[in-house]
Amino acid sequence: MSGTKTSRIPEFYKRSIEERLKIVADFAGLTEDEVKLLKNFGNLDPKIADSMIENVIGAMSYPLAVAVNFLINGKDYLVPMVIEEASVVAAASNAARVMRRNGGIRSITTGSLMIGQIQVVGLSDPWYKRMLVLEHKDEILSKANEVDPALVKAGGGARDVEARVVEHSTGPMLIVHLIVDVKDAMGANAVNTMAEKVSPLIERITGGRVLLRIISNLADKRLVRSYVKVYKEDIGGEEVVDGIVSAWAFAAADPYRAATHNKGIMNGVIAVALATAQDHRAIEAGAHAYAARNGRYEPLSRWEKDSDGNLVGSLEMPMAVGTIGGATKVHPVAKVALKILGVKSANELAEVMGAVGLAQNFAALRALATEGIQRGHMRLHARNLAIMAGASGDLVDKVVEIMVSEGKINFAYAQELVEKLSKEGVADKK
Ligand SMILES: CC(C)(COP(=O)([O-])OP(=O)([O-])OC[C@H]1O[C@@H](n2cnc3c(N)ncnc32)[C@H](O)[C@@H]1OP(=O)([O-])[O-])[C@@H](O)C(=O)NCCC(=O)NCCSC(=O)C[C@@](C)(O)CC(=O)[O-]
Ligand SMILES: NC(=O)C1=CN([C@@H]2O[C@H](COP(=O)(O)OP(=O)(O)OC[C@H]3O[C@@H](n4cnc5c(N)ncnc54)[C@H](OP(=O)(O)O)[C@@H]3O)[C@@H](O)[C@H]2O)C=CC1
Repeated sequence: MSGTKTSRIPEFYKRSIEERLKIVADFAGLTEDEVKLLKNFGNLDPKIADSMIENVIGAMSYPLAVAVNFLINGKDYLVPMVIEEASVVAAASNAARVMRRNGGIRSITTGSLMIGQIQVVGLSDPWYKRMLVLEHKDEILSKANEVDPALVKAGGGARDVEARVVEHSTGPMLIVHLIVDVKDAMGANAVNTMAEKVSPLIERITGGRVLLRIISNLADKRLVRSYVKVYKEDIGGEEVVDGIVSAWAFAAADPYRAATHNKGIMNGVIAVALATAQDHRAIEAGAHAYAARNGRYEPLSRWEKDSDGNLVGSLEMPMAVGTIGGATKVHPVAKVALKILGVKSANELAEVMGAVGLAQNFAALRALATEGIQRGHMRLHARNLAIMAGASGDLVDKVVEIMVSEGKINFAYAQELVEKLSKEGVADKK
């Protein structure tokens, strides 16, 4: 295959990891060292990797950290976080530190209901057929619950049927929602299987044609609500409280700001999702769809000043996570991360993730409303730059110290310092 530049590779998936890697190495001109790097699967058994997704050629490690100081619903947590961005874990830990009073952050969930969508088309009378579907609710639920005895045994299962008529230029659609309690699973596979199972019955009831049968990631029946009081004296006084409330108001008024405000929340949420091998794309999709539920994109959290001048914050968002099923029980590090967290259910995991998102949001807004994000962020980013410039051991701290003290935090200066200090013999010792 060497020298060919076609990406058309029939039955690539049927080859071994070794063979696939050789094809890629030839295609991309990888060096021996680069190939060796990809051969290192780290703490993920190649066989497990090869069973998780298709066309596997290697594995990619990310830093796994723990955020400290979290007290949620009166329980202490060390929170595993996987992320590539400096300062996020420090920010979460710092925020959690000031949120420990009065039992810490409160977090509740609305349960574990997920929505399966069944799209019915070809109807001249969708509103009348909607009535027929609702009339046959019990039959539909019973059919749905035939497919997943383990979920039903675990106390879950199809719970309700909803139906809406959606008008579109291509013609009206009758959208049936199967509401399923998925308990400790994220629920996608379970819900999708049930939606497919009941579709022939829905066609018989309506005389229409079923097209899509799929979970909705706008999991607005599976919300986490996290809220906290932060005392003004713990964060620099009422002026800082006002600054944070004003920063929130900016996001509430402007979708351009709301997008970054919510990105700050997702810094925390997704870092925990990655550490516990959740479907983070589903979580992101649900979060941003929920942020737009009122017709314009809004912040997922709210910050206010209470009657004593303290800061009170609240977050409400979908949190479709699982402690059973998916990769949570397959990826060995995700299993350890769940053990570190010590959560007993998907609902408790959602409570933690909501709390971390709220704390992360607070940390960012407080920095933005006071010294600016760069002081804290760049000080930690300076370490990355020093290491990228080739520093190690004590040289890293020396380079960081000089860059921060001079306020010159950039890669070129890091390189200059590494070269200069190395010549001066600053120890490179570990
Ligand atoms: C970075 C800090 C925490 C420093 O803040 P500081 O006040 O200089 O920290 P400190 O030295 O006083 O330490 C206070 C606590 O912070 C933690 N902490 C302190 N240093 C470390 C460290 N090296 N490693 C781990 N944890 C650290 C640690 O918990 C420590 O407690 P202690 O251990 O002393 O009992 C603060 O400046 C901060 O929170 N900044 C905000 C940074 C941030 O939000 N980063 C997120 C990425 S920016 C982003 O993408 C989101 C954004 C901003 O765009 C969202 C938006 O726009 O809304
Ligand atoms: N977001 C999306 O649109 C889609 C996502 N996916 C992916 O599918 C992944 C996992 O799907 P998911 O359905 O959560 O997982 P799984 O299908 O892997 O596991 C859930 C199954 O575990 C069994 N189970 C046993 N005990 C319990 C319990 N206490 N609570 C819940 N279930 C229990 C159930 O029955 P049984 O053992 O009989 O199966 C249940 O169906 C998602 O993380 C996602 O990555 C897939 C399709 C679409």
